Amino acid sequence: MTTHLEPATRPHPRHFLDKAMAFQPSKMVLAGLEVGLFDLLAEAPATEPVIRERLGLHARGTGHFLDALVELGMLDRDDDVFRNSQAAEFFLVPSHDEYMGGLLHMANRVMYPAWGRLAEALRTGRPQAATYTGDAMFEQLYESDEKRVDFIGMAEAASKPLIPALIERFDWSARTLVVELGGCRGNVLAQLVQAHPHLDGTVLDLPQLRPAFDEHMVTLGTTGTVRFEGGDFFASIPEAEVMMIGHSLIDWEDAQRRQLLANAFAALKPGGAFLIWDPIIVEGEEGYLRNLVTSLNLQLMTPHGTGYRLEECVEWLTDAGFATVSHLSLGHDVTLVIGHKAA
Ligand SMILES: C[S@@+](CC[C@H](N)C(=O)[O-])C[C@H]1O[C@@H](n2cnc3c(N)ncnc32)[C@H](O)[C@@H]1O
Repeated sequence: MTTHLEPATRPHPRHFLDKAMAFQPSKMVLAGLEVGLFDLLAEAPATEPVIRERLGLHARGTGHFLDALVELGMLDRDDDVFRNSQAAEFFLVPSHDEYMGGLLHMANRVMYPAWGRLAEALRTGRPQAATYTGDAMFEQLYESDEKRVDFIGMAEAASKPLIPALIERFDWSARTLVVELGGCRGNVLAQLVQAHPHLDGTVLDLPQLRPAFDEHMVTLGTTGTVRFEGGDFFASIPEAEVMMIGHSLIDWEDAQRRQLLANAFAALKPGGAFLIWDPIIVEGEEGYLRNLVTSLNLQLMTPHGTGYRLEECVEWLTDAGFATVSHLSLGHDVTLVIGHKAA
């Protein structure tokens, strides 16, 4: 069928293909990371023959690969010398504070192959990542030192930019007892307690994370100011005035989320607040598509996880007994939802 449209309103094949073939530029950046290109150029700018020789690359593709990375904004070129662009120096070189290589190496090794099986996931509802093969995702992750370190790095890369907003956008002044559910090795809570020293903080997480927690508190200089309780948040939660859970409800399915919220409500003191932060799907917001994509990524990567919509979260909190629910943006496509328990 041919539809006749004015040229100005006709869909542009180039714009269409940029989206439909977006895996190609993505894989060029990830392959650059995999072969060590950005590390090499962080040492010193280099010509194509030097890059080839130092990285053990073949002459057939390297020249066009480097020129394409210039066009993608990852490299700059002066005559025949390539150097990292400012974006590459920021995000792809390990010595920089903004380094995203932890996430991107994982994207290359685990997410990229799993996304290749998206159609299979859509047909079966089953995860497609080779990382976890059973239902007990975290137990399996923590069996291997390498996977545990990778996972913690990825979790902290995602939560780190939110910490200033968490410190500022909730009124902590009238609260003391704070428990973070699934607080990992305490990176968020320790910085919250550093900013608001009157807070008494406890991380509840799986017992396997205790050594990582103890070590991290030494690094941050917060030993003794934040406690660690090894346990299962589906079984028992310690009493608190404020409870928070971040980048965690997305790991579970609805029945598990409801169970967790019921446990939290029971353990929260009257007048207490329950804080949830996640890449919640909010129609009309700038991050709407990105959070839908994140939801699909969770479905590929985890046995139970999916994104969820703001209205669903409000319903779970209301059904759990919270008197009112409010929300605000923490930036970075993340929404903070607050359930207020009646006094
Ligand atoms: C995605 S991480 C979030 C880490 C942290 N909130 C952050 O953003 O940096 C999810 C955390 O939930 C913890 N977790 C998973 N199942 C748990 C359970 N049943 N009880 C307690 N913690 C659990 C994991 O060990 C992990 O640290």
